[in-house]
Amino acid sequence: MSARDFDCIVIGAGVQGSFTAYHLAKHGKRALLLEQFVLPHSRGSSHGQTRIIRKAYEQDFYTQMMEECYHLWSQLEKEAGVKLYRQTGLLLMGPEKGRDFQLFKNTMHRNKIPTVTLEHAEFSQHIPQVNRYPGDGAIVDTTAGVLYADRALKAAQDVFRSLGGVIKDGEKVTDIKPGPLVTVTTVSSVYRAKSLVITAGPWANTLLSHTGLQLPLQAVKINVCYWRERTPGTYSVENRFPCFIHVEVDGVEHHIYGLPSNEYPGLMKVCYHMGSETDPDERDRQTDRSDIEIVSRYIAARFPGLVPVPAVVESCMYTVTPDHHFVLDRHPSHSNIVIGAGFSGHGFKFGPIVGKVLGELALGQVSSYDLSPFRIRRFPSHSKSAL
Ligand SMILES: Cc1cc2nc3c(=O)[nH]c(=O)nc-3n(C[C@H](O)[C@H](O)[C@H](O)COP(=O)(O)OP(=O)(O)OC[C@H]3O[C@@H](n4cnc5c(N)ncnc54)[C@H](O)[C@@H]3O)c2cc1C
Ligand SMILES: O=C(O)[C@@H]1CCCCN1
Repeated sequence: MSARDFDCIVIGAGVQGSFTAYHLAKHGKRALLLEQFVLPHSRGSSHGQTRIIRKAYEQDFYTQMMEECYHLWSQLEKEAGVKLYRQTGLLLMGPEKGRDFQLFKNTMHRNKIPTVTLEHAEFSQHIPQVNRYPGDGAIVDTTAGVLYADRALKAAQDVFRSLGGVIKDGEKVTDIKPGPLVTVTTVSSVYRAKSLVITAGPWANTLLSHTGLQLPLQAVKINVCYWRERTPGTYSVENRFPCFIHVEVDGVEHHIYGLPSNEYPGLMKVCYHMGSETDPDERDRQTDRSDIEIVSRYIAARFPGLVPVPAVVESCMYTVTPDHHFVLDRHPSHSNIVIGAGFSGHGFKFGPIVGKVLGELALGQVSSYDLSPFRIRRFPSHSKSAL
């Protein structure tokens, strides 16, 4: 094998590509991970200090995938010798009789996820920092917590390298030629491999255009807002404040969520689970702040201990599918090209499982999970293959 020939090439060193490369290297494969930017970078979807990890979901298939995923996260913690997860619990709030709240609650109960239901009196006793509205239910997924995202990405990449994996950063892929051996051209070189995995985040369709496929993906910019605590520590991990998701908030379409103050002392991250469409190469030209206004009004009404003006605003992107479920599948015309895309703002926690599944597909193995919710063919009118 020449230095430019690999068993598998992975394009995109975000969380999903890094874990795919990690999985392949663990299985003794010679893998190359290509990244357009110099690592680490903050131009995609996987940067930042924290993400929520939880088993609480509306669908059984996500909850069930998280079972093994927690073990894989803890395995990486041991291999890399770093702490990646902190248990805080996740407080789910929303109209008790509403569809979303019921879906979450029923899935948690059906799957026997450890939970604590907070009735009205208990809520004000345990969560005095939040104004609860009449009719709102509250249930805590006690398995949930915070993942240290930047650290996790580095850990997966470090272990991949330590197993002999090759990372080439600052090397943008400019062309893909499908075939029994896939040829991948970058700004500085040409590589070949038996299989290719495309995990390019918001740039997925740009890369897929070289293979004749387009998916219904929408890249959106998220304003990641941090809000100042009037009394530092009120909403902190130390004060046992949990992560939260509020579903069906009055008058807004998407969830509002938050993480306890942690990474920036005295500041709590609270965001809206949607943003405005953006070209990923022009992210900073998308200046819509309507999501910030939604969160600001929410905080003024519900979180009296926060100043309802953002103290820090950072940027990140989601790549959203029409049903908000991931794409984990083989290319419809080229079975040795595998696609992981459309993580719709909730894919980080699944990194180790996504890496495992994409790795299995790239190696021609049967997937450990039922991938029917993630198939490309669920978008019949949108996906087209010209090759
Ligand atoms: C504000 C915010 C909050 C979130 N909160 C949570 C949460 O609490 N919990 C959770 O589980 N998930 C959360 N998510 C979602 C999660 O972070 C994403 O689903 C995940 O990071 C997607 O990873 P990815 O690897 O698909 O994409 P990316 O991280 O974007 O990685 C794709 C990579 O491909 C590279 N690339 C693209 N084109 C090329 C090319 N031509 N050549 C070489 N490289 C290329 C890019 O530069 C990039 O590094 C959140 C996301 C955001 C933005
Ligand atoms: O994946 C998550 O857990 C969060 C939920 C709220 C929106 C952002 N992502």
